Amino acid sequence: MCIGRFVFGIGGESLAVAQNTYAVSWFKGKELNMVFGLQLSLARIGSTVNMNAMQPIYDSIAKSSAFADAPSYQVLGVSLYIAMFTCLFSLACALGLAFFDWRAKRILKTSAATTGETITLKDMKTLLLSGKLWLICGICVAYYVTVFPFVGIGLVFYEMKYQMPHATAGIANSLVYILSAACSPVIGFLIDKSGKNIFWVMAGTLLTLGCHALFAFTFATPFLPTIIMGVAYSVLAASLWPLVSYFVPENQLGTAYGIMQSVQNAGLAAISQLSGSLVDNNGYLILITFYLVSPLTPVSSQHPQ
Ligand SMILES: NCCCC[C@H](NC(=O)[C@@H](N)CC(=O)O)C(=O)O
Repeated sequence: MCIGRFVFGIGGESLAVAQNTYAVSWFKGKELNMVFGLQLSLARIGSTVNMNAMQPIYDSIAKSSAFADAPSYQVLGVSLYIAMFTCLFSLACALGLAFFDWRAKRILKTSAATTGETITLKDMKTLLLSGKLWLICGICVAYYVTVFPFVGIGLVFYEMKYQMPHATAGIANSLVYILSAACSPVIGFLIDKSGKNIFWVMAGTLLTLGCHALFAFTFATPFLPTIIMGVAYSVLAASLWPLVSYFVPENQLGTAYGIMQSVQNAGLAAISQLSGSLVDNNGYLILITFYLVSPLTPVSSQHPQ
């Protein structure tokens, strides 16, 4: 299982790096934030479908006559085979993308998704010494560790703190991603119109901070902070990722996005472990207070554009 998850991680995140680099190469100067918003929206539709569809798929296979006496690991295996079809769909889309890229290259007589230059060791050194890149990585990791692990443990949090029934807690927990799926393209469009990415990154961070404060210190309806968090997360993601393209030359974008995602994932791996242990040993109040402190790091490292 660990090998499978390792391969899955390499595949998924490499795909995300390529996707970001393509988006910048094709759309820089033309509604780039909206394009990132659209990507985000589709990714979050995928997360929401995954969160809500896998259990019913598993249950219906377990109940089917063909698997009536099958052990649970076999039912799980068949469920995962069904999920694999979405990966095949992704592969088909990647082939379609490769075709369009090749066609554009032929028609425009250029190297379509790149400048044609490749990264050199000197570029690599400059990139690694870039304070701006590390600041963006810092913002990214400090922000994302307050959202993804929160959604990861959200179901139990809503059930325990707000005494919600399982189904209602599931809906509440999906809301962050559902809202992000619905509003990210519009938010991306608005960011394009205003052109103030750093302002929006700060706004997204501060709003999320407010949501965690409401979760930690009040018993007011959790739907309000959850909805605000869905919007705030969309604001941050649609403004933060395109920011890299404003100061990293095109031939170094893939490397820059690779570094950003490595830092993000290292933080997420560590904080997911820590979240579990904080909940088990200290309870939800301490965990949410920890989330409350984390986004202060991105806020204090930003200044308006
Ligand atoms: N590709 C759209 C912008 C990235 C959004 C961001 N992505 C990640 O966190 C990546 N580690 C995984 C991915 O790009 O799917 C997100 O908020 O999902």
